[in-house]
Amino acid sequence: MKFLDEAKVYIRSGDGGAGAVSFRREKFIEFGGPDGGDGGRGGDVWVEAVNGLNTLIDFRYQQHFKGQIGTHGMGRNRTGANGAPVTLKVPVGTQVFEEDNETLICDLTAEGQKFRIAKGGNGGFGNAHFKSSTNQAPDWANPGLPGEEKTIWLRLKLIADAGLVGLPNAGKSTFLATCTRARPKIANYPFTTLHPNLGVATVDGREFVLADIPGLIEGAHEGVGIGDRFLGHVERTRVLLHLVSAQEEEVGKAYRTVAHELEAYGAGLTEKPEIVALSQIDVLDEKDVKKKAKELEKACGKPVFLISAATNKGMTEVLRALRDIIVETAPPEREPPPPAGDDDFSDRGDYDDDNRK
Ligand SMILES: Nc1nc2c(ncn2[C@@H]2O[C@H](COP(=O)(O)OP(=O)(O)OP(=O)(O)O)[C@@H](O)[C@H]2O)c(=O)[nH]1
Ligand SMILES: [Mg+2]
Repeated sequence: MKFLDEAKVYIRSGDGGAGAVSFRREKFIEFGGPDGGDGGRGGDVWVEAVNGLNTLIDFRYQQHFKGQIGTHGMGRNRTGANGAPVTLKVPVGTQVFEEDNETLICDLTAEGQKFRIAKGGNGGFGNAHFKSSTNQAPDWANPGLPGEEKTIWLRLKLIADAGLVGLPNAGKSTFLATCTRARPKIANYPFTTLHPNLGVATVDGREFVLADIPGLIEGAHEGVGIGDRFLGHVERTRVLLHLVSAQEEEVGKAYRTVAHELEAYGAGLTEKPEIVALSQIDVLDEKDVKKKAKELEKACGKPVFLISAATNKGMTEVLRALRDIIVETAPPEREPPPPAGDDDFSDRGDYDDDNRK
């Protein structure tokens, strides 16, 4: 799968059609009044969050999105047709920014959420609008208003319940592969994982989404290794699972290196609940596992889980601990949306309902 979490896109909403200048012409009616119709509205540009996407890769190939222009008004009071809107379909978790890549326009965090990012130009009034009592024939009409054009940035921050962090080779992808149906690449060299992977874990009948991201190394916040650019994908999780491999010589140091990078990244990552696990314990005998566990507990200041994805040891316990935190920190159930009519978008967040058709 190709992955892209940032894309620059040019959008333009449709221009409104011009109003028409026209006069009624009929046999035996000498001075027919003005009957120029209005121009149609230009098409809007929308973004919509849809399920089944977890990358912005499509926007590498198509970067221009234009709403259709409204057609001009015509004689005999005929109004021009509205231009068709265009909708950018993006993965859930996509944020839209202005050209500066800093000013947030909208944040689409739920499936079906829609937001209008450029409004089509209004159509101009035809001269039929300018009838006056003075009987003076209006020989003018309004031009349509231009659409808006701008460059925007799409930035994806995947939405998962738990995020896996650790040094390269800690066993993050193996963990994901063992408890979910995801099949990330696993190998015995650093930076096997080059982009985030998501999987759904089930424990005691309850599901939650787990995100595996590339490994972090010292200096990641300065761009060393793959850097910290994928940490955005664990920003929205409720809990982090920090894996430290039992194969590390100094597990305390391994823990601190990653903790330091999380801190340097900011965005509240260090305030998130964190579960620490010593992974790959099947490679050591019991005595050495105990010794390393102690060392790790000293470094992180809390009890650590002992796991092996290879032998499935301790896996259920860790999943339960993650689930407990996810349940505890879950926002209260939202009220069910009111029964929606055809054009009732009140349950879709930022819908601007003056979108006249
Ligand atoms: N013996 C043993 N080996 C493991 C276990 N978990 C992972 N490994 C091995 O450790 C190596 C690294 O595993 P990955 O899951 O790719 O590690 P990662 O943390 O995803 O690494 P990056 O993607 O590079 O950050 C692979 O060779 C795995 O087979 C385990 O529980 N026991
Ligand atoms: Mg990996």
